Amino acid sequence: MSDIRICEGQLNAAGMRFTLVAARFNGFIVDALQQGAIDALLRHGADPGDIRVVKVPGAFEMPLAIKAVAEKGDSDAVIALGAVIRGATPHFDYVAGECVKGMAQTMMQRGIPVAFGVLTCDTIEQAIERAGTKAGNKGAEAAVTAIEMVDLLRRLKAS
Ligand SMILES: Nc1c(NC[C@H](O)[C@H](O)[C@H](O)CO)[nH]c(=O)[nH]c1=O
Ligand SMILES: CC(=O)[C@@H](O)COP(=O)(O)O
Repeated sequence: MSDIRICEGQLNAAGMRFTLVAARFNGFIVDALQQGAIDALLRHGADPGDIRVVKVPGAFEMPLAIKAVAEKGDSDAVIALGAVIRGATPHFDYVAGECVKGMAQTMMQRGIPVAFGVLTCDTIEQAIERAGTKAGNKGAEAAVTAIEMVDLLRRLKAS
């Protein structure tokens, strides 16, 4: 047992640079996710000067902005914040599908952690529950994930 080495990320965000890419669509939900994410980063030791917020129109536009941030190379992680809420047509599937596909591609191609704080809900009530009420705040969860992944990648690189 003592030979087993465990490598896992710690949750100290000091010295890490973050970009939040946040959608304006369903802004009343996304603003709450953004507040949760920033609060989590600060409470884990991030410097406010190391946090940037990039606003985009909707979830469909997030992958392009995230790719641009990754290419710029001045962030250790991206935290994607949005809310896609199902309507009456298949539109939801196209917007949510392209959103997650695009950001996953950038994460894998550029090797930068992209935390998925994008709600994909059937109803507005489900979104409210996940934006700082009874089901927590998915923006805060995404921020903590980003911290852990930045630290993990650093440790893997150093090992
Ligand atoms: N319906 C939702 C959208 N739709 C807008 C698209 O994301 C996009 O901005 C538009 O089609 C122009 O290209 N966006 C969300 O973030 N959430 C939705 O529920
Ligand atoms: C997720 C969406 O794009 C949604 O707002 C679209 O609603 P609808 O399908 O009623 O046009």
